Amino acid sequence: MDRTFPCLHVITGHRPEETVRAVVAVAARLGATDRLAVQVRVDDDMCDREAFELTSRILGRCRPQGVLCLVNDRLDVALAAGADGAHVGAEDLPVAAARRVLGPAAVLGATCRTPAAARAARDCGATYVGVGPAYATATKTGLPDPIGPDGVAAVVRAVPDMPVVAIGGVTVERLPELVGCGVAVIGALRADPDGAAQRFLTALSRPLSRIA
Ligand SMILES: Cc1ncc(COP(=O)(O)OP(=O)(O)O)c(N)n1
Ligand SMILES: Cc1nc(C(=O)O)sc1CCOP(=O)(O)O
Ligand SMILES: [Mg+2]
Repeated sequence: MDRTFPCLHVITGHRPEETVRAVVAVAARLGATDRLAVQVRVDDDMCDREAFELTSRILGRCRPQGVLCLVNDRLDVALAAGADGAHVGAEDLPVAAARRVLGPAAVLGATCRTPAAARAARDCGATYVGVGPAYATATKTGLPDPIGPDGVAAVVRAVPDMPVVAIGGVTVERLPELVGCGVAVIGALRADPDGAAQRFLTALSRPLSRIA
């Protein structure tokens, strides 16, 4: 991948299209579209047709602005829609299999909760790792206890050559604790996507590789 890796990953939840429209517009206004990625994450009960159509519309917002667009879980939808890549976790295809499905050029994210898991994901072909839960979150149930900023930092140290994205309960106020990584957010954008995207992108005003 020859672009600077985005440091703000906006994951769709409530009102996906309105949120993406707002954050992409903010990023364009700030000249920060290379700092933003959008991950399309739909409920398990959304059928593939709907997921494909939603992803295609979101991609139509992202691509003209050069915003990276990834799809959570559903690799077939990512490929069919022409997204930039996908994100997989413990209940999805294994990283090596996902890499085979997506091909060598795609961006592939893998959820990892420990340094060892991050090293294994890197060795199996992940482009970046999503690490969490950094803090307690009400957005997803059934998660293990938060690993905190120290747990995130341990993963950052374990894979110095790959981007790390902290997820789970991340807020703008917590950014100073999260050193050397980007962040993925759902809830923090819910109430005011425009204002929150502005605050995140301003705070994360340096490329990921130079956040230290
Ligand atoms: C950037 C990022 N990190 C972690 C996740 C979580 O993925 P996963 O563990 O597969 O859980 P679901 O999101 O599928 O419920 C993510 N989506 N993005
Ligand atoms: C989808 C997801 N995965 C997590 C993990 O740790 O794997 S935490 C999480 C929810 C992130 O939402 P919010 O920003 O609202 O806390
Ligand atoms: Mg998943």
